[in-house]
Amino acid sequence: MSEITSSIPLQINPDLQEERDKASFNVTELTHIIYGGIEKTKKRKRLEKLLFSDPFFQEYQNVRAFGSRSEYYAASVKKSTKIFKLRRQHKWTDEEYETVLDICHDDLALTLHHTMFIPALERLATEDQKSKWLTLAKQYKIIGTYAQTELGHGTYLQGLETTATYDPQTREFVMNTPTLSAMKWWPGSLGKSSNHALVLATLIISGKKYGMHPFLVQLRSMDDHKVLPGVRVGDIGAKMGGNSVDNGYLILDNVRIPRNNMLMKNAQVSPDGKFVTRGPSKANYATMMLIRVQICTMAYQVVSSGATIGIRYSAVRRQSKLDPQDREPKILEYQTQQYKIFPGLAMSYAFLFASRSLTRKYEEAFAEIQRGDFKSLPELHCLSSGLKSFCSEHSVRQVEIIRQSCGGHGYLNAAGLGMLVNAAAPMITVEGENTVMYLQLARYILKRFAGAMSGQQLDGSTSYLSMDPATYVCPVMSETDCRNLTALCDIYRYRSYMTVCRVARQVQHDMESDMPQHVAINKNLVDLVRAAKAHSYYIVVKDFVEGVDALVASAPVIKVLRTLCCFYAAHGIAEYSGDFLESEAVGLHQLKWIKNLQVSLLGEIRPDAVALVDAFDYHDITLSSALGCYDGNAYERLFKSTENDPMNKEEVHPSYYQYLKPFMEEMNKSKL
Ligand SMILES: CC/C=C\C/C=C\C/C=C\C/C=C\CCC(=O)SCCNC(=O)CCNC(=O)[C@H](O)C(C)(C)COP(=O)(O)OP(=O)(O)OC[C@H]1O[C@@H](n2cnc3c(N)ncnc32)[C@H](O)[C@@H]1OP(=O)(O)O
Ligand SMILES: Cc1cc2nc3c(=O)[nH]c(=O)nc-3n(C[C@H](O)[C@H](O)[C@H](O)COP(=O)(O)OP(=O)(O)OC[C@H]3O[C@@H](n4cnc5c(N)ncnc54)[C@H](O)[C@@H]3O)c2cc1C
Repeated sequence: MSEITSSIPLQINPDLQEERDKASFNVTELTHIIYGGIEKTKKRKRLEKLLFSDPFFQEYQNVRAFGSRSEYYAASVKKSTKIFKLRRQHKWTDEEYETVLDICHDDLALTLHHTMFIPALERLATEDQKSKWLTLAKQYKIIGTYAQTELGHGTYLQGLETTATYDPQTREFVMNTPTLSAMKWWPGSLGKSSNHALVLATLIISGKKYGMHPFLVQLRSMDDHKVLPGVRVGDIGAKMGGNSVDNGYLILDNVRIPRNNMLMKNAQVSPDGKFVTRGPSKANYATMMLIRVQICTMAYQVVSSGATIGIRYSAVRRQSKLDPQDREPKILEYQTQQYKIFPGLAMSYAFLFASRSLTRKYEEAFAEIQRGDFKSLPELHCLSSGLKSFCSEHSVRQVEIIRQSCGGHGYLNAAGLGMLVNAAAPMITVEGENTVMYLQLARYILKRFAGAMSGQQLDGSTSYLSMDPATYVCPVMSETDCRNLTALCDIYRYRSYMTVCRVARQVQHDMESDMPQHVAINKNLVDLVRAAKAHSYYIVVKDFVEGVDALVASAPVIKVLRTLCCFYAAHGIAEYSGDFLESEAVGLHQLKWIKNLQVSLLGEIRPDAVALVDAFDYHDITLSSALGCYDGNAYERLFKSTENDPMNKEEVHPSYYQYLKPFMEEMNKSKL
């Protein structure tokens, strides 16, 4: 009888334990830094324990892996409702609730209710409307979604075709989907879950259009969830990932809603049909900005989860030979393996600091906006647009590299990496497609650059555009200088300055050659995006450097984070060396030194790699990966995962009797 079993050993895989034993710093100290202090870490642990002591959360993993789409959706509705109930029962604060969503990695069917519907009511409704609708939403007495995107238009909001026509006789809005391309298409939780939707539609009064405004529309009966007259709603179909969510379509046919169902914080329609606005015209875009900021944090979670799986697995997987006399090494010993995974590790910490800084700026600006002061809005819009695009683009790309670095096993669902990549991929598209968002940033940068050229004193993230480029000398004079974080940051800043300057001059030149502005812009779009990316890279490196500099921590923690920060910056220069050389931010000598440093830093990070991902402190259920489990028993867990596979339920699959058996019989009888 074979001794091979799928039982999971009680002890930690010795290969992983060996890594933990040799860490140069205290992992718990770093975990507290990541979560914002001892109390917050403890609270998180308490919430984790509460959630995962319920066997449902373990069973959910199986449905996710092996269930049909409909079963997965149903389990996810159950998960959402369980969490909603727990929130009420334990009177969680908003912060505690957010922590729970982070622990669950947010694949909830009803996700849009809390990610967008409630924040939109908070931002777009008047106080009176909030006391009615927001209260109902927070008590889960209504479930809603944010229905903006249409089949024909997602990006170009001015092109939205859904109409809300005011009828002063009845004091109602008449909601209509006039064409196929006007139907709402994509909103999460719309297809089957929501009974209400915040529908973004073009307001029409007496035949005149007044732009996009939010309208609260009831879609389904509160008694039996049946679709109301005039409403057609359904699921848009299976997606590459995120299939627990019922992204939906919506057609409205002369659906009448009371006047008060237009959310009127930023603009009002009086009973007799007079239109009045308050605040800037883009005030109704406020919810999108919030989610853009949150996507940066999601990108951190995605890449740090991927790095955890990749590094733990690479520490327990042994393959081939390095020293012919020795046993097979851990694949983490190979420099090429480190080169695939450590950029994701460094990026995790870079995005942690960058998203923290962006969130702080957002909260400060939001408080000002609440007081009616909108001066930071343009800066915040552009910063959040750029960082949303940068963090999503880089994290998704890096996790796919990590998936590949896990060889064949990385391709299994049980590895958790494929699902992670597919679930994270829409971050690139949602809340403003990345190219379009980079271009919003580029437009702002060009204006600021023009301001600087005309002698304006700039502040905020673009203040460096008033620098005098003639004073720049590459601050790296020797190999040792390459470890100077401020010097590396200066290199990024100058690269960004030159990239912006070049495209600004080109656009100006094209316009002076009598090219219409839109033609000149389109002729330079690729370089405009390049400038926005260079600026975003600079901001992320700067936030990382400043974040580490400001840390109050033990010397070993500071040392390891400085090493990671240096690697992050050096890796970016090496990877985009063409841009850095072209802008003359570095010369060939400096580039060679920085590339050498990048490679030697791999070896410096190597002994702490496992400890650096342990510090993220992800629960095994959150990671949902046989390869990335804390105990490192990857093979046992892979084998165990096959037990739940419905394909293994019967010894002989029904298809044998249906197809294979008759086919084999026929083949065996055949004379050929
Ligand atoms: C662990 C978890 C893992 C994975 C998770 C993965 C994925 C998450 C999944 C789901 C996420 C959940 C939900 C997604 C929900 C959605 O997607 S909702 C739909 C979002 N839609 C969009 O974002 C649309 C994007 N388009 C726009 O925002 C606008 O159309 C535009 C900004 C591109 C252009 O707007 P226009 O009105 O046409 O304006 P313009 O003429 O270009 O610019 C005019 C000026 O307005 C300024 N401006 C634009 N936007 C804003 C803003 N938000 N705030 C402030 N100012 C703004 C712009 O800068 C211009 O200023 P000027 O001074 O230059 O005139
Ligand atoms: C998983 C998922 C969930 C979603 N959830 C919601 C939701 O809850 N609610 C909701 O309302 N919407 C939702 N959306 C829709 C999402 O917001 C849109 O898909 C997104 O805003 C992009 O718009 P689009 O699909 O029209 O892309 P398009 O604009 O058609 O983009 C296609 C291509 O055209 C390019 N392009 C477009 N305009 C320009 C331009 N001006 N300059 C240069 N290039 C341009 C883009 O760069 C891109 O390469 C969701 C989408 C997904 C995938």
